[in-house]
Amino acid sequence: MNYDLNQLSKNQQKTSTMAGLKKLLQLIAHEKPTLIIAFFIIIANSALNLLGPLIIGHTIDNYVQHKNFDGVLRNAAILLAMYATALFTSYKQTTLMGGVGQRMLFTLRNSIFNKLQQLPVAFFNQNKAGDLISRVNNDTDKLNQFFSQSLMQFIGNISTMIGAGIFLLVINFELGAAALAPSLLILFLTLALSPWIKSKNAANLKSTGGLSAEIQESLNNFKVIIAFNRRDYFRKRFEEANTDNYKTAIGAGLANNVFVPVYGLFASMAQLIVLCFGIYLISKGMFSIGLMVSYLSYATNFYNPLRQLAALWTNFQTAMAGWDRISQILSLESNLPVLPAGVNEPDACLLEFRHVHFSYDESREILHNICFKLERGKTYALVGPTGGGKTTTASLIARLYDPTKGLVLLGGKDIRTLTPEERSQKIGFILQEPFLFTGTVRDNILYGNELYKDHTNEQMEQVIRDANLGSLLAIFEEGLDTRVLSGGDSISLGQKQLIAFMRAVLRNPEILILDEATANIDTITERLLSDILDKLPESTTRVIIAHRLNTIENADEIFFVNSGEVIRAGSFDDAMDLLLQGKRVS
Ligand SMILES: Nc1ncnc2c1ncn2[C@@H]1O[C@H](COP(=O)(O)OP(=O)(O)OP(=O)(O)O)[C@@H](O)[C@H]1O
Repeated sequence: MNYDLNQLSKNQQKTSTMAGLKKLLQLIAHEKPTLIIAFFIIIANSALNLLGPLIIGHTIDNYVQHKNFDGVLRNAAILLAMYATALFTSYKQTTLMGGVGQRMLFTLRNSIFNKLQQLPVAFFNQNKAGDLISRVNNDTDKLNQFFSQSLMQFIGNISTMIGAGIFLLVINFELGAAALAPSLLILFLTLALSPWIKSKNAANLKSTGGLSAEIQESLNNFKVIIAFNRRDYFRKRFEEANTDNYKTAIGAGLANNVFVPVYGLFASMAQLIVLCFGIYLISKGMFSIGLMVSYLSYATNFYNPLRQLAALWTNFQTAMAGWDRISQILSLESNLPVLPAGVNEPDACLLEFRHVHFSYDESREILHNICFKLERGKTYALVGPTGGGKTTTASLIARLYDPTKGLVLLGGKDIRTLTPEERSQKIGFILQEPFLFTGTVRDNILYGNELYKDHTNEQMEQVIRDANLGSLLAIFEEGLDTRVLSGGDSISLGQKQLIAFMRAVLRNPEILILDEATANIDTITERLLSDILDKLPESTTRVIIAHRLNTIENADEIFFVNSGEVIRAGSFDDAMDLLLQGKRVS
């Protein structure tokens, strides 16, 4: 399945936008009461602002021209009360919508992160971490900015414009129609240019994701960069990504601001029309000065928000471009669904590969028609040349991927019918490159293990001793409290492997897979691990992948994995022969 977010098909993009929009509505469903209150407050605020010019016009025509100062003072007091109320409604709408925006940002980031946790390994193989970080951080913030600031102004401006438009038409229809005519041109222009603005912003967000991916890659690999003195190479790559980001930012900025002068021009045109036409009507005695003052004010009330809408519209387009990128993640489904429980085969072995085929992508099949069985309590070794397919086979045992054809059965059940919790409880996988989290050795050993989470350190040490792991813990000077910094950078690779080993063994799995788990460990510690493996419960099946052949001397059965095939190698010496032949062949 294609998980590359930057290469989604048109169909995938279309369904992701629709599914994303549905998801967005679901996400803000619980905000409905707040949004309704905010909506009415915004309308009230616009109404208060719109009544002002009418009262001023009325004051000029009825009180100022007749020198009725009581009336002037009364209307001034009404205006003061209205403006004070408008100040309050304006404050209220800002706090309400600001809250909605922040809560939405919070929920949205949580939803994306939860989705990322559900997606299969194939998704992470196909996407760069930096681009994903940019989607979680930057793109969600674009949406937050729109919701917390622009949406409120958007509704406020639209309602002010509608109100001002109605006043303009009601006071004098012909003059109103002439004043509003330029806005129709603006509407057509806006609709015509919107897709272009959105695409410019989408390109900019994409290149920001690319820039973030570039930074992330060079920060992750800084030791290699320094060791190989490739600073220039990465500087050049960064410069290219930065230049691309700069160019797309200029493009987006240009697109976002193209409306501002155009809107300004049309607004000034409308003022001019009102002024000329209005003076003509006054000279004919068909219009009063007070109404003219109100009228000019309404024309301003109509075109000023329109001018602001130019900026808000581009914010909206940026938010939509960000939302497209977010919804691409939210609409993805894992290609590793849990199937309904099927038939449980009687007298089944612990694990069986039944005619398994597998490929990472369509270009090349990595495993062809693999059949083998693993018995409970035995030790198996997978050997074979580099790139032969050992890790791939182990990954299918742990269901990091599903076979493209064939079945993997665990205890007689299709492995796809097991929930992730059941599966991870039954299968312990120590990866070639164990990943540790920042925290302590204790945090890392207990990662994903609910059983001992409330144990004190003393109780934990006892559990570790009972599992024969005490000698491994003793290697860490501060025991369970030893600090692990920056994802494990503060400790050696061998020590990381020991922590990963303890983490897996303490879960008491039915199958324990060790993928080159002793590659970075000294011979004495390796012997310790070998003793621990021997003392695991009798029912535990061990699958050991190793290049150092002394580690698999005691295996009950050896499989030779090469060129997409997994074959029984027979004795240790036969495996050696195959390995030497295999190496020659590859
Ligand atoms: N994520 C991936 N995407 C595409 N191809 C992959 C991926 N991972 C591995 N491969 C390819 O699959 C083949 C088998 O790789 P695998 O890692 O299973 O070999 P291995 O026997 O474990 O090698 P090693 O001894 O070096 O660990 C290799 O040709 C490799 O290039």
